[in-house]
Amino acid sequence: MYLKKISLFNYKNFSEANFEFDGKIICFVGKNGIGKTNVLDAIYHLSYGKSYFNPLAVQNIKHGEEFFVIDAEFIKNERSEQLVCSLKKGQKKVLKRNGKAYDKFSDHIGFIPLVIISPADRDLIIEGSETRRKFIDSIISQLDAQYLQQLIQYQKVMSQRNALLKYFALNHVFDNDTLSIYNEQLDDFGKYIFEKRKAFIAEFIPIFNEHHHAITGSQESVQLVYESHLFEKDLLTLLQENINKDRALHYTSMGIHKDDLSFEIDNHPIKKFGSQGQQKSFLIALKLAQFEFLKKQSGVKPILLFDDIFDKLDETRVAKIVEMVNSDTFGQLFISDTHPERTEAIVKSTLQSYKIFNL
Ligand SMILES: Nc1ncnc2c1ncn2[C@@H]1O[C@H](COP(=O)(O)OP(=O)(O)OP(=O)(O)O)[C@@H](O)[C@H]1O
Repeated sequence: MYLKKISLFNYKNFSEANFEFDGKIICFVGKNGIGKTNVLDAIYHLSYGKSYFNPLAVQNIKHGEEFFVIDAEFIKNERSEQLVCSLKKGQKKVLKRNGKAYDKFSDHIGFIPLVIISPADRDLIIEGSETRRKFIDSIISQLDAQYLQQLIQYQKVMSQRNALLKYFALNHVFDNDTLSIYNEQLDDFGKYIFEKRKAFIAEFIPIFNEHHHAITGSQESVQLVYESHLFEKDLLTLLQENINKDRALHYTSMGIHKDDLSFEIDNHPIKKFGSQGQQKSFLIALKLAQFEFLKKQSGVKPILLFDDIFDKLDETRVAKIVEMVNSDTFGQLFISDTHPERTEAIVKSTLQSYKIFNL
């Protein structure tokens, strides 16, 4: 699978830009702020139906304009697939595949497997647990449409339960029977999600360890630990046991919406105890493991986006990446970098076909 061409209209800093790709490695080079990352983000947009960097869709429309359009042609299983993502101010975003709009964006997830490695990944370490849950969920959802549906249902029921708790508090009433209906539904969806996350982490950890060791070549011991209330008790029991707390908070305090993935180095949080270099290596290993996992499960080599990663890597690690490109591990690879000479030297050393766009 590969991206053959892409056109951007009013997408971030681009009024109009057209790119046609050949070769295995495509590089965007140029000065800071020229739009290299924005092109990668447009590609990301077509895979995930949203920006990697701007959660507010409207912020992706070029300042002063009314709409954006991203129009691209992918080749998948030797078939041409046209994907168009567009947004007009005040309207809903539209994603079309071969002229037909998706009713639900979630139906598209997984159609274009893609992994991005970017300096923004640092959020995975420094931000709250929601960022790490999203990381897990986005990987599982790429392979398992039912998982995403269950997750959406869980969130919907939880919002309803929270609204009910608020209603009870405001009106000084309580109805355990109605609450129990929500508890049972949350228990059903929650159990499914917990089992899927548990199975995923068990499979993901050895892949992550292998990549971490390969990149760092060191004896550093790193751990990924899945944390969930559901390891202690089933969700129905937890919801019943915590009812007084939830009534006071007007909020569901127990469940898989509180799960976390803790990142550790020598059994201590990497956020506090990892050096900058150790944190970077950890994140790159995590993303390469995501790539490997998706490839293994889907049988397709995901598109890989390297946003500005060479600045963060020493020579040994760059050499390791080059080795991976040469070993045919990767499919199509997009690179953004500020140093044209460095980029050219790296891609030349891979002995793969490449194209460099000077923005
Ligand atoms: N909605 C928008 N409208 C217009 N310009 C935007 C919009 N969103 C972002 N930009 C501009 O896009 C530019 C950033 O582009 P991008 O992050 O792609 O740069 P880059 O080439 O990757 O830079 P660097 O080398 O610094 O990472 C900034 O100048 C920013 O102001």
